[in-house]
Amino acid sequence: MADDRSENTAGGIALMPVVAAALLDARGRVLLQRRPSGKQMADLWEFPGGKVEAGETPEAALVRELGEELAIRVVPAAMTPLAFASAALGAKHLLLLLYVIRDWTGTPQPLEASALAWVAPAAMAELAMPPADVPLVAALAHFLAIQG
Ligand SMILES: Nc1nc2c([nH]c(=O)n2[C@@H]2O[C@H](COP(=O)(O)OP(=O)(O)OP(=O)(O)O)[C@@H](O)[C@H]2O)c(=O)[nH]1
Repeated sequence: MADDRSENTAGGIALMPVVAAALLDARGRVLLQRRPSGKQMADLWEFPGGKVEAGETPEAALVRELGEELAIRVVPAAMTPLAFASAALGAKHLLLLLYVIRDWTGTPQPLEASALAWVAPAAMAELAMPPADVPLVAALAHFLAIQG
């Protein structure tokens, strides 16, 4: 008998784990980056991050991605898991893990993005973002609202 659990058995859907960061500044703004033209989901705004590679923990992947994309240094102890999204993405299935980060070393540089922007939570919903990000933006706005 087939049920939802059968989708994750051998030969089923390939999960693609992706880690992403909501970097927060002292004013509660969030750093978003714009995906470059020519990449999948070109020109959409997204949380910095990327795919977890084989043999990596999610936290190690996020340390690596934030170094590669923004030239900042973060440590796993500064990462607070906030929410995840689970969505079909082409032939794969995206598992997008969002962490909140308030402490890092260095000034973010757009090494891979076409632009960076510090965005107030209320303005995030106005930006074009990948569909999987929509519930994460809602969760983040809620988190920031209850933080005061
Ligand atoms: N970083 C990031 N990726 C996201 C977000 N939302 C979302 O759907 N994704 C998807 O997750 C995947 C991450 O891939 P990526 O291209 O950014 O990662 P990467 O740097 O490791 O990939 P590459 O080395 O193949 O270029 C993409 O399919 C991307 O569209 C988001 O907010 N941040």
